[in-house]
Amino acid sequence: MSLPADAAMASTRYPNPNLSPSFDGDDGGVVLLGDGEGFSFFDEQGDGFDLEERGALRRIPGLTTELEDVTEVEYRQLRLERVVLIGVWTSGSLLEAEASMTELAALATTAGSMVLDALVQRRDRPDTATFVGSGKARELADVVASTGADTVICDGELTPGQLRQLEEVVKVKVIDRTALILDIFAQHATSREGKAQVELAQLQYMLPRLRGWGESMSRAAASSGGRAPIGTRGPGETKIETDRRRLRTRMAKLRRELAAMATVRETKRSSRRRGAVPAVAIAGYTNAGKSSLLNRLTGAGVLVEDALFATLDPTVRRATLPDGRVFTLADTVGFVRHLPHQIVEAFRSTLEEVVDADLVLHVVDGSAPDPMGQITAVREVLAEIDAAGVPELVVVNKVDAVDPTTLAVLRKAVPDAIFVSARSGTGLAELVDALSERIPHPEIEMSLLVPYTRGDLVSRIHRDGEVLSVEHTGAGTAVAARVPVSLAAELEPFRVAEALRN
Ligand SMILES: Nc1nc2c(ncn2[C@@H]2O[C@H](COP(=O)(O)OP(=O)(O)OP(=O)(O)O)[C@@H](O)[C@H]2O)c(=O)[nH]1
Ligand SMILES: [Mg+2]
Repeated sequence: MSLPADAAMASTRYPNPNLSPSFDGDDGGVVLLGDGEGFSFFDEQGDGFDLEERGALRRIPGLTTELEDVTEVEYRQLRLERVVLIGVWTSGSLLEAEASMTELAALATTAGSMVLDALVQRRDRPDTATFVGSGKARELADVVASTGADTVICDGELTPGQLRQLEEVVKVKVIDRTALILDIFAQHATSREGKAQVELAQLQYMLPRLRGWGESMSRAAASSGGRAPIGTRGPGETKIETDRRRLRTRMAKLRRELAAMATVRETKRSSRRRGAVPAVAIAGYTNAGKSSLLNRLTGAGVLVEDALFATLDPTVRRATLPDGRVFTLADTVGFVRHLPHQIVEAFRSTLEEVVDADLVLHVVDGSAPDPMGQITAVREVLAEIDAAGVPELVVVNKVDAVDPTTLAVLRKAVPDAIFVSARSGTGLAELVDALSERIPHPEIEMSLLVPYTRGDLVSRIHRDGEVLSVEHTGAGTAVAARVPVSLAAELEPFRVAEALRN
């Protein structure tokens, strides 16, 4: 129990500078595999539970990792954790409770685990000691023993004490949802900034868990008249202090590094902004189809050229509207319900792409079990990063996989949304129209006569502005265009009277 990693006892992959986690800078988010297939563990939600029902620990069928073939079984048994999921259903509808457990299963699978069983207990609130009630904890221990699981994953954020006490009962490692999500982020991080952000988030998660241990010792000290009891004096306590200090030192270093990276990012962004190219940020729940949509839009020919903008972050692509206007389209990290606060905090600088955008393309998976819940969850994160004020265009994706009834409900619930399928291409034309309407126009309209020696300027007008008419005359190229302010200054010498245009 002396190393920080041991004390945290939460995640299998700890932030270790030598074993750096990775984050996929390209789309980065968490891939959810759950298809929301219905499973039923309660007939109805609400007050009608008899005592037995309340106390029952229900198995959720269908929530186990599907294996393709025997080789995969062998492979997984060698490398992966075998997990049992446990949830406490305190409030909300059955649909929400189901969605939450299905999502936890998908998260666990994404993290590389094999889900052996999933159980939910209906309770007013989680047990302060063992998350589920003590009797249920023992039942859980039986399930763990009979399935041969090596890890229990709880659907929620547990206190350090709850983790420890539940671990004592079930005799295997217990982790919570936050640790699981941090673990997935750690596996996906590849860029230097992504890795640093995840590591900082993991350390933030670990720190109070170290303190939790220290606190119980302080309480023990208080009850023994202010003097530390036997076994907690001397080197033991010093060790915790050392661990904490090491964590804090590492965190401070990461913060400094991240601040420096944020400055570079900010410089890039402001140079982009100086060019007055409108910025659109794609945001949305994980697995909603954000990256698919980006690919569709930037690879669609009609709308764009698939040119990677070398000076931009790789996640930002340049796209062109049918009228020739250029904008940037940025993919962002996926959101998830109860996205750990540490992650939001650590990814703040990356998420600033959204804060600075002219428009947020909020992608929703229409085929998910609870699309409206996803919209709410995403908007909560947007508010947390101060992006609530950025104009939003809701795009309901995967309409190819949504049944007509649900689709009708969604259309009513989000009347301003555009309904698309990044897979089949349905609705993309409407989306392009909506983008054309919502993306700000370059500010200044000019009539110009540009000498043939300044073909570079004509190219830039095409690139950054919106060309209204072009004519090749004896004296040069006559162009009428709407251009950004920055370019207007340079074009000023070639400005001519309106009449020349016609
Ligand atoms: N049926 C259907 N599936 C889709 C559609 N668009 C995307 N998908 C699938 O949804 C899954 C997730 O797509 P991504 O584009 O990776 O989603 P994302 O939002 O970028 O996900 P993260 O970056 O992990 O948060 C993939 O398996 C896609 O093939 C669609 O229009 N219809
Ligand atoms: Mg993605």
